[in-house]
Amino acid sequence: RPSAGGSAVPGRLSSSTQGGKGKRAVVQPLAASVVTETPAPAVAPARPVVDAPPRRRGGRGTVEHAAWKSVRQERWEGALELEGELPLWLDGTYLRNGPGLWNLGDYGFRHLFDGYATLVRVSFRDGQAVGAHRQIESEAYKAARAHGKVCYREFSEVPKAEGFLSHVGQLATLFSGSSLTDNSNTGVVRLGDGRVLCLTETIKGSIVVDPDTLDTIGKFEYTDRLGGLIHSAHPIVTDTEFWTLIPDLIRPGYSVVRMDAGTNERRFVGRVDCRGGPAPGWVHSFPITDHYVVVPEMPLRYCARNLLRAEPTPLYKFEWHLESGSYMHVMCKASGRVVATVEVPPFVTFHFINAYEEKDDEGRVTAIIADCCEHNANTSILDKLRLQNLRSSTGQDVLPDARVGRFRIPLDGSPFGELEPALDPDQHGRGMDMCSINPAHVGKKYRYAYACGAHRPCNFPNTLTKIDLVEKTAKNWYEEGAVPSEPFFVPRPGAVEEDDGVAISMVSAKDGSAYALVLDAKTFHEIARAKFPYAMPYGLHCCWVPRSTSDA
Ligand SMILES: CC(=O)/C=C/C=C(C)/C=C/C1=C(C)CCCC1(C)C
Ligand SMILES: CC(/C=C/C=O)=C\C=C\C=O
Ligand SMILES: [Fe+2]
Repeated sequence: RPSAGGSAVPGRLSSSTQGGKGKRAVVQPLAASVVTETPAPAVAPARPVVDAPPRRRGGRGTVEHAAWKSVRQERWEGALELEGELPLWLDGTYLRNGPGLWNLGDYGFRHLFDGYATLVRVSFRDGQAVGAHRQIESEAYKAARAHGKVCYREFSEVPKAEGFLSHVGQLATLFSGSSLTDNSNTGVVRLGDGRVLCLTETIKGSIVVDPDTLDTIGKFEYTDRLGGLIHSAHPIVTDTEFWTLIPDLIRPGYSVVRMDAGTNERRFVGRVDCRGGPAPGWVHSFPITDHYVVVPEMPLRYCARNLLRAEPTPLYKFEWHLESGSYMHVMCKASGRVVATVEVPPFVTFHFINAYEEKDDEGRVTAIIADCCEHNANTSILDKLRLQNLRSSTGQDVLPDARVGRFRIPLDGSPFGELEPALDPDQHGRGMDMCSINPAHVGKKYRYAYACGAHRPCNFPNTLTKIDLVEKTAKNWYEEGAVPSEPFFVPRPGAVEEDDGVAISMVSAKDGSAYALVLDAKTFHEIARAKFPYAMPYGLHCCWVPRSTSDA
């Protein structure tokens, strides 16, 4: 457990990414911190790839931001220096997952989504904060550490063939799934039974971790026979259940499955057949309502051929099939029947925000409203998230426009649905991604969403924004040069109002420092920041483990 006030052991950098001009690089933690020793890596120490403070590169005045540099050590734990005052009710653990290690020796990965998973923890109690981070010990990460090279297929990185995989061999390993990564670098969820699960898009990359020690406990074994190799990175998790989608690349469609809390057994609920295209649309996430599961079918579709390629294609494992159409399907949770399929305007989204049922005066459901962070049907965001682009374009206004896309899916048999911006995108600088809402409103009518927006010029979402979907306005938090991660909403225990709580975001600052920022969700003003004594790279998704459940 975190031990504030412990001895000041210098934080040794122990991963392969460290080193530096013959000297061992050292992070100076705060006096009241403890560094957990990590066994030395098997890979040889290499050229430094991480430097602090930020370095000028290429003589063009660009600065490599700490957000895009690999995490400096495999694990750390210690008390965090506070600025401001934390609410005393904030009692529990904030966890954030993300791809924080993009180097093996001096080999640098290509894409933001390739990095090995780095789990960050900030535990709040009695107005104090203790921080930690640790690499998730997936098979992919351990093999990379042991062999000094990529051994499994990541988002864009693939193992170099070096003669050991023939094309036939690759096909065999692909369809058995054995060459796919289990690098669970995307999400972290607390299941209804209290287990904490890290996730990515490969099913084998479901890994159980200990929220206190950040230990990798082991693979989450699904005990059913549903199979599948990939699923949505964002299951919908409540106290009682877990919903996810399993795309079928052979017979284009999706299985909708549900798992009861306390079990490892997914049950098949129903199937959605794709309406267009040679393969299902990418389903990084999807929304549900009280009675329905919404299955998006976007023109950015998986591509089995690209899955096999050794070199990345412009859209990685995906292909853009505008001609195939875009659809939204609605499945009844109780019967598994598809009750609506509508064609909608083309769209590109990673993240659905929420969905709810629209009712008439008699209480009959007439339509489903589904909101997402929509990239104006433009796939260029995937290329913008290449590390080289992120590192070289700081300060340039190259972030493609995005908006809150609101779908209206009529349930009266009409063949078409609508897609419109839910508010003027200028309210949030035309940047929009990495969203959260009050968990009590999942699947229900809601008013507020928290997300990252843009203060232009920028090459990446650089604000935290609170969207009011009723007033159609946004409140924005911005600090020059900061790269904030998803503002994660944590409700105040006993709260009645939807925005009574805080939004927590880990911020990688311009000066190479990092801090957990706590905003009052109502006013969106800063309440406090808890500072890490070292740089922390950008990360993706979060969860909250309340104290009562995290304490043994
Ligand atoms: C971090 C993030 O948002 C998305 C990560 C997506 C990943 C890691 C996807 C990985 C995949 C493979 C390793 C092979 C199969 C295809 C695909 C799901 C793209
Ligand atoms: C970080 C991101 C998009 C940013 C653009 O606005 C998407 C991340 C997706 C995975 O979880
Ligand atoms: Fe995501």
